[in-house]
Formats: sequence, structure tokens, C-alpha cells
Amino acid sequence: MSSSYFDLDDLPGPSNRRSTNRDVYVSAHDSGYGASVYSEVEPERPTLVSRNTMPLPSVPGAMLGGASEENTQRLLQFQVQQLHYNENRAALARAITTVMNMLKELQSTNREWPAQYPAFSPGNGPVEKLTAPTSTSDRPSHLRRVATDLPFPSANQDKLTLVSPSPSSEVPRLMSSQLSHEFNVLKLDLKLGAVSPAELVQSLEKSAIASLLDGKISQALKHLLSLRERIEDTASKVLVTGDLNAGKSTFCNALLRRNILPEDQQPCTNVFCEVLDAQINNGVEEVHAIPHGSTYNRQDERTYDVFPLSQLERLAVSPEIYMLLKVYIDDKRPPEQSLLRNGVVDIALIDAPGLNLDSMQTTAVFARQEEIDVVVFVVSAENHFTLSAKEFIWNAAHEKAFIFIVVNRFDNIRDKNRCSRLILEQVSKLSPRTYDDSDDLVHFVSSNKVRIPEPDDNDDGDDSGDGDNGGPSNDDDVVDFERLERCLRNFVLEKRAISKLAPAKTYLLNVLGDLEALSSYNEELAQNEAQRLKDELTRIAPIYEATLQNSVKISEDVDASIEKLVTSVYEHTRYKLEHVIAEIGAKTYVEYPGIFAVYSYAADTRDAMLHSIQQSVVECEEFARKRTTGGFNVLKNLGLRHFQGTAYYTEKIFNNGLMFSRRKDLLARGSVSAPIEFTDYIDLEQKEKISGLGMSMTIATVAGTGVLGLPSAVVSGVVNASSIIGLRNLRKWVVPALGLVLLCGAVYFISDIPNVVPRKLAKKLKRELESVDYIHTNSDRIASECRKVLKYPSEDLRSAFQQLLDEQATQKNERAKQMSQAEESLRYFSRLHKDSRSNFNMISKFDLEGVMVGGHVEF
Ligand SMILES: Nc1nc2c(ncn2[C@@H]2O[C@H](COP(=O)(O)OP(=O)(O)OP(=O)(O)O)[C@@H](O)[C@H]2O)c(=O)[nH]1
Repeated sequence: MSSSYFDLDDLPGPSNRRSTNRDVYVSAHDSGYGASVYSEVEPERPTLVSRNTMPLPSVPGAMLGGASEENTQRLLQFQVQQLHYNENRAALARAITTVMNMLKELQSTNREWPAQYPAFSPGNGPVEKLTAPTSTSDRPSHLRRVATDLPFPSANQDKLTLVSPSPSSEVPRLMSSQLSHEFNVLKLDLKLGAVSPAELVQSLEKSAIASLLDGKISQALKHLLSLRERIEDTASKVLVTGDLNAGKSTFCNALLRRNILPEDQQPCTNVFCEVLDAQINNGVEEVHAIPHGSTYNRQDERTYDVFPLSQLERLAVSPEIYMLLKVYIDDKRPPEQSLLRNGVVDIALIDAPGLNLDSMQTTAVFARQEEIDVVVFVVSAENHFTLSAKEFIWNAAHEKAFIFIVVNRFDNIRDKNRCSRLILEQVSKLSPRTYDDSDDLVHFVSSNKVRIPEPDDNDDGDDSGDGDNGGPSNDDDVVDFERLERCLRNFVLEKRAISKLAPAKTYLLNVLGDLEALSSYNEELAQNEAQRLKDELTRIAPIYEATLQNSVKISEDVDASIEKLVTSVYEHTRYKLEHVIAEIGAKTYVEYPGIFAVYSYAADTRDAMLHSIQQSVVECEEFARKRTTGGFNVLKNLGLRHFQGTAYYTEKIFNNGLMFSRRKDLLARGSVSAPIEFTDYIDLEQKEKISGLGMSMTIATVAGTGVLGLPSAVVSGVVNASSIIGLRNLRKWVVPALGLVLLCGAVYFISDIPNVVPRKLAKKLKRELESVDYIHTNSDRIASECRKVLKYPSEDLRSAFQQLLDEQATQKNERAKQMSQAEESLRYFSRLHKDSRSNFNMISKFDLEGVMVGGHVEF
């Protein structure tokens, strides 16, 4: 009988498919089990399977038996099943790609907008739907009133202004045990000593949660990738695992009907042994031992060490060197009996180390199950399920949905009914779906009762009779084991849809369920957050506008008020100086000390005049100082009123004594010196007046009235007499008269010095002061000093407003940015929610077992 075995290593593509029985199946399209048609022209494939074809094995001749009607019916049913399988497989592969894309998108979104976990409260389900995001936003800012009721022209008073951002409001992210049931794939496993996951999650930063989620997504992506590879791989991997000494190796040997795997090992088996059909290895029986860190490639002998089968016992207990043993055996039994050489698919039977051997290997078994299609869990009927067994089945059931359970060593149980009832009860809790199908999936057997023929035994395969492995077997033991074999064969080979595709479907549904839960929660969060930020922006925007207007108004008012104050100081100074300078010639400053101290009289008078002007300047400066102090205080109060207690404004102390401390007055600087000159003693204007009236009259008048003290009538009489007495007589009188006149004049000038000097000096000073524009220069100097001094508090105030405005603008912009992020996040999570729900519904409709009705599954 010729049978075609599918060799993955040698024949990777459909074109390399070997086909036997092709004469028989030439009319059938690629059904998967023998419809791999090698005709000259490749027949057109039906749309149903055209999208994704995979190499399919031939139908074994054994399955056909003869050309009877029964066999034809069976063949047809088989082909239909395979068509359906291919369709589901292709749809699942597409679904895996879609879900992977969804996860990748979530991963990148999660890095920008960290997704959040729902907050749960034990016993009540979700209690707090978050209304605010965590770290990206703040509570509504605290508002503070500021008043601007100044003596300055008032700005809008009582405007509201934002003062400072409040600390961010952390939203609880409690994840209780209930939540851990809600999430499957994306569940965050948090264990840290005695701290509960709930406490741990609550204490974690949002970014930490996001990075944990990121790790979970990466794991899920890796898992999906291996799932996709697995469903596209025609071979099936069967992992035989279970507790230490449960009889796994004995069970595998019983299945193989050969004592291949070392039993009853001391120390126990602790290297994975993968048993494969030797046909894959060119029919050679041997062990390929793969060292740690090596990637197995059968074609490349450098990736493994070759040993004869007899070395297996030694190798199986050498975990320090080898991580996996590939055991190729030549099962000569007919395909309908052989599990390895079944003619349908390549099977790898993996004997795993006992679960509770040590934690390292238990972890390795857990990890291995990702790439496994069927998990056969061997449990000792005497010990029932240990804790590690329960944990393993619990986890495996989540993904695989169905676990094939072998309750071994049943021969040692007296009360078999009670034992099976108790074990089934446990199964119902650990894997309800396995329990529902327990007739086919849970078997109570005694593996050591299966007769294993000796190598030279020409037994025809009849297993009945004494078990060579253990004690005497009875019919029941053999019947039970044969039934187990049929069910396992059926599960692995004919129900590949379940054994191979169901894990992918279950995992996809778990991922999509998690995505739906996560996205729906985050959608609501983003919705609330977007709304909250919108409300806050609506509240903040007018406050910012008001602050802006307020600050502009206050700034203008402050400037205007300062200018007003400066102008008033200028005018006051000008008025005072004009007045004092106008008056300087009008009063006596020093007593006239007499003709012999005439110079010092002039100098003292000048100094006194200058002093009086300077005194007036000092008074004006004092006035300006007072006004400036008042203005400073007003500005300071304005600052305190708006910004007391904030970082924007610091109260300053004004030392008004420093104003005008450096004498910048022109007089003080000696710019007006008014040196004493001879002419300061003579009033030339007075002399001109005398010349105008006639010298004689003047002399006479002066002499008579000013010097001699004679009445003017007497002087007139003398003049009249001169005209009567004639010129000759006059000559006799002239010289003495002139002398008298000169004498009188000298006396007059000398006696007028006390009057002339102040007058002349006053005039002179005025002229000098005028030439340097003394009044304006001084008024301007004093006023400018006021402006300069008031500039500091006004700048402080302006700067405080500017800082406030800047901060408000930053807050406003941040909120706007956060809002656009929240809206983007809302759009994303809404889409993710919708997609995960619709994909979930779509995938849950995949009927892996049933026969398709009305078309193909579309994804
Ligand atoms: N009575 C009885 N003994 C069995 C049965 N199956 C296995 N044994 C015995 O149980 C012991 C352990 O069997 P193994 O097959 O080595 O068990 P294992 O689970 O592979 O052990 P490790 O891989 O080392 O954990 C051996 O002495 C077997 O003979 C059974 O069905 N009935």
C-alpha cells in the first residue's frame, strides 16, 4: 500500500506535494486529504479556497479501504470537511492579521496617549468611570479676583484671572480581582511580595501601566504570529504533559506501541522529547539532540548532535546540555493504527518534563504550549490534580478551549466510580468546555497495561492479552485505551478544525474581548476628557481675554498716572523757581557792612541769592519726593492687591532718601557762578538817566537832593543866579562847582552801592540762569527723576501681569492641545471599539466543526 506523507522540511510548497491515490481523486479539487492533484494543467480552484492554499496531505489508502459505497461516502464527507477547514483556516489567518494590526495600532497609540485600565471596586463591578484623565491634565484652575481700584484712572475692576495651575488630579486605577477575570490576554500580571495587584496598580504611575500594557501587547503580537504560523502549518504538535510521575512516558510509549521514551527515570525525564515519524528523516531512526541556543535545522547537522535511540535514556536526563531531543522512529504499523504515520498529517508527540519538577522546567512547559495544537494532560488517578496541574489547565483552557485529559494509573484505584466522579468535577471547574465533551476528551486508563510487542515479536498488532509494561491486563483496560486512541486520533486528525483552529479562534476572541473592554472604557474616558477640556477652555478663554484687557488698561492707566504726576511735579517746580528767581533782587539778603567791605557785601549777597534759589530747589525736590513716594505706594498696593502670595510679584521697599542724592542742580554743579565785577557796584542805567536830564541839572539835583540834602528850590535858585551874574563871574564859580559836583557824584555812587549791588547781581544772575534755561532744566530734572523712580514699580506690575498672561496662555494652549489629543483618542478608541466588536461577532460565527452552508466565511 502506498501512502503519501507530507514532509515539511523537504517539500515546503504545494508544487512539491507528493500524491498517491491521485488516480482515485483526480476529480476532486484540493480537499486537503488526498486531493492534491497533479495533472498537467492545474485545475481551477473554487473561490472558496482560492485565497490561501496550503500544502495538503493525501488521503491514505487505508481510509479508503476498497471502492465500496461506504468508503466513497466517507471520502466525500472527508473532502467537504477539509474544504471547510481550509476556508476557516484562511479566514482565521486573515483575522489574525487584522487583529495584529489592531494591536500594533493600539501599541503606538498607547505610547502617545496611554490607555487606562478601568477602576473596579470589589463586589460592585466598575464603580468609577473616570471623568478626568490622569497626568495629562489638571483640575480646573483656581480663580482669583483682582481689583484695580487705584487713584489712577481705574481699569476694569474685579476681573477674574487665573492664578496658578493646580496639581494634576490622579484618577484611581484600581484593578481588582474581578478585573483580572475581565481581561484575558491583556491582563496585567502584577505580583510583588505581599502587595496585592489592586494596590500595586493603584500605586503605579499611568506611564508604568502603559508600559506594562505595551509589554502585554508585544506578547500578544508574538503569540498571534506563532498562531498564524501554526494554523498554516500542516503538521500537528501534541504536547503530553502532566504531573511528575503521572505516567507520561509510559502513555507515549503505549501510544507508539514501543518502549521508546525512558520510563520510571531517576532522576526524572527533564528534557523535552519530540517524537516524529522517521519518514521525515529519510526513514532513519535516531535522536537529534539540540543544544541550548541552537536553532534546529534537520538539513544542517551543525545545529544538533546525532545519537542512536539507545542513548535516549541518558539524554533525557541531561538538561544542562540539550534543550530538546528530536526522536525519529519508524512506526511500521498501518496508518489507521499509527498516530505518527497516520497518512493525514505529520504529528509530533512531545513528552514534556513533569510539571512540578522544578520551576524552570514548569515555566518551559508553559512557554511551549504556545506552539502546541493539542495538549494531552496526563494526571495520576491516585493524586488527582496538583496545584501546578490546575494552574496549567486553567491557563491552557483559556486558549485551547479543549484539553485532552488522560487519567492514568486507573488500575490502582479501587473505587473507580468515585474517582472518576471527583476528577470530572474538577475538570468541570478547570475547563468547562472539556467537561462538556468529556466522553471524548477525558479518559481513565492504565497505560502500563497496554501490550508493547518486543522488537522481534511478530505480533500482528493485537493488543489484547497481558500488558508487557505492567501487570496482567484485562479486556477493560485494553478497550479503554483503544477508545482513548480513537478519540485522540479523531481529535488530532479528523477534528483538526477544533484541535488546530479552535485555539486560534479562542485566542482571537479573547484578544478582541479585551480590546473591546479596554477601548469602550477608554472611549468613555476620552469622551469625558474631551468634554471636560472643552468646558475648561470655554471657562478659561474669557478669563484670559479679561486679564489681557485688564493688563492693557492697567498698564495704560499706570503710564498716564505717572505722566500726570510727573507733569504736576514739573509745573510745581517751575512755578516755585520762577517765583524765587523773580524775587531775588527785591529784598535785602545781607547787611551793608560799609564801603570798606563792599566786595564781601557783593559776594555775600550773590551767595545768599544763589542759596535762596537752591533752597527753593531743595523744597521742590522734597515735594517731588513726597509725590513719588505716594505714587510708588499706590503702585505697590496695586501689585499686592493683584498678586500678593504669588510668584509673579515681590514686594519692594522704596528708600526715597536716595532720590536726588547726587546734586545735579546747575547751581550745585557751579554752572552758575556769577563772579563779582566792578560794574556790579555801579548802576549804569541810573547814570544814563542823569545824562538825559542835563549834566548840570543832574549834578545840581543830585548834589542838592541826593548828596547835599539841599532843597531843589535852592538848586534852581543857584542856576538862575548864574544866568544873572554872567559868564565871567561864572568862571570863578565853575571849578569849585564842578569839584563839588564830582564830590557829590562820588558820594552818591558810594552811598547807592547797598542798593545797586543786589539789583545788579539779581539782574546778572537772572541773565545767567536764563542763559542756561535754569528753570526748565531743573524742573525737568526733578520731574524726570520722579518718572525714573516710578518706572520700577510700574515695570514690576507690568511684568507680573505679563507672567500671569503667559501662564494663562500656556494653560489655554495646553488645554487646547490636550483637547485635540482627547478628540483624536476618542476617534481612535471609538473605532477600535466598533472594530473589535464587529470582528468579535464575525469570528464567533466561525463554525469550525459544522459544514458550511451557503457560501464562505468572509473576514
Ligand atoms: N500502576 C500503574 N503504573 C503506571 C502506569 N503508568 C505508568 N506507571 C508507572 O509510573 C511510573 C512513572 O512512569 P513514567 O512514565 O516514567 O512517568 P512520567 O510522568 O513520564 O515521569 P516523569 O516524566 O519523570 O515525570 C513508572 O514506574 C510506571 O511504570 C499505570 O497506568 N498504572
